[in-house]
Amino acid sequence: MTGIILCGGQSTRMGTDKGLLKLEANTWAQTAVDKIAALQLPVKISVNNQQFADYAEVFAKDDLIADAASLALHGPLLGVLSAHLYLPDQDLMVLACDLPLMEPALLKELYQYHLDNPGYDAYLFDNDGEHEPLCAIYVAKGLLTIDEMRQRGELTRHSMKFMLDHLSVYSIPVKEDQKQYFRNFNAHAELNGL
Ligand SMILES: Nc1nc2c(ncn2[C@@H]2O[C@H](COP(=O)(O)OP(=O)(O)OP(=O)(O)O)[C@@H](O)[C@H]2O)c(=O)[nH]1
Repeated sequence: MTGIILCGGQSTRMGTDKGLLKLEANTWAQTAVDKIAALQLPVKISVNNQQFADYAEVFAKDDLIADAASLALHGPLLGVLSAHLYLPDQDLMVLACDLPLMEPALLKELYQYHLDNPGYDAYLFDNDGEHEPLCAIYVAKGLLTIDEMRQRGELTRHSMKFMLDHLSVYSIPVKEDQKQYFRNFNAHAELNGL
């Protein structure tokens, strides 16, 4: 398994690259890398082509995966499928950079659920009936299924939710006191008190 930190997209609402924002001494991207690396997994950072040079100043180029424009997709799904094309045999533990409060213990729990319950295409937290697609494990065979759909022109919506509708999902309920870890930050006004 390889960790994939999603840092691509436009950060339109934040107005500045979210992965390069700092939480204490580290960028959000680095903070996310460290949390997955603590599970002894290799980690790559998913960026778009415009970001590549900036990220290459901070991370090793070999650790970056650029979005594959040829996929003609957009959003997180583009990052995830680009990572799958780059690492086709790997199961992916995906973590969005804009979940800076994600708790390492929860990632460990996610990893363990996957080890203990093999056979599903994806392992996701269920937060009050909604899956959390950007802190999840996607198994290589499920990603292959989705990429084959893409090749057949069947990805009629470019959303993670659409992808999940076509995968077998193992759901892990989020406990009340764990909800805080899934807080997603998209705009500067939300950063107060972080
Ligand atoms: N690699 C990659 N990651 C993406 C892409 N779009 C979004 N992401 C990542 O997916 C997560 C959720 O992104 P969003 O908040 O929905 O979109 P965004 O582009 O970051 O921000 P907005 O422009 O404000 O919507 C973040 O971690 C983004 O870095 C993309 O096209 N490619």
